[in-house]
Amino acid sequence: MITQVDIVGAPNKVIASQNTIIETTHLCREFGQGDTLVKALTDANIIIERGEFTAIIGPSGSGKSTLLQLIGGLDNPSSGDVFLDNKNINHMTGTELSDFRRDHIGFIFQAYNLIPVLSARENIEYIMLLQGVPAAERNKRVDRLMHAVGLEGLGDRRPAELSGGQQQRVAVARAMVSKPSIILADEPTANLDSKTGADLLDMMKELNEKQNMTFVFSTHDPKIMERAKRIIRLVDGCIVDDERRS
Ligand SMILES: Nc1ncnc2c1ncn2[C@@H]1O[C@H](COP(=O)(O)OP(=O)(O)OP(=O)(O)O)[C@@H](O)[C@H]1O
Repeated sequence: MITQVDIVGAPNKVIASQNTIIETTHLCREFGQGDTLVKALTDANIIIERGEFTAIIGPSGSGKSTLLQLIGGLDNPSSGDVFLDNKNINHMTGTELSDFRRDHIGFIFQAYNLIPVLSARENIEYIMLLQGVPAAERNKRVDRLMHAVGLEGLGDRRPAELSGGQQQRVAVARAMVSKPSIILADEPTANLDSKTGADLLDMMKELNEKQNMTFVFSTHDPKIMERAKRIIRLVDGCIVDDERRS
């Protein structure tokens, strides 16, 4: 049961459920003004429990990416709050937020944001260097993930020498390598052939089930929708449906 103390604008939640990992309260994002005003997200109130496997669906332009960007602290809301692990991320300093993101969130976004001068292997390894993970453990985790996403033999290539789908796989491996508690993924299978997409989803589901990692996807992909335990549907920036499946 969720015991929620709703203090909008408070630095931290007094206590939501121990199991709540993501909470948004009255979250709104507008772009532009006057005649060009776009209400990308309106009054989104969402509670996501640790270990959920959630798909955010809706037509193009309905606000899915906007919601993920706000949850990940990559964009600022026009109003409302985002709490991760009961901490209000909108009240963190820039350094606190970037440390928090590094240690708790893995991002898989459409623009892969790979570092162009680093090889695929180094891109995947990079965050663990920042976290001070020892070399032997880094190598073990990179090898395992490169195998899992089908990138064996391509570790020395830079992003420009990889196809879009291969870059996507590097981005997926990079997001998962530091075992973050939350993975935010914007259309993670969009550029993958159906077998690679299905394999990746199986790997994510395994991490979700074995390590209780929380996944939030935006997607049009029926394969993700089939596997999701919860589906939140957006239309014109508003949540119109929130369905949990057993
Ligand atoms: N930086 C921006 N400036 C102005 N408008 C924006 C900006 N980012 C998003 N929007 C608008 O906000 C609305 C929601 O966009 P968003 O990208 O969140 O939709 P989406 O559901 O993720 O779409 P898609 O499925 O096509 O990726 C759209 O009308 C979009 O044009």
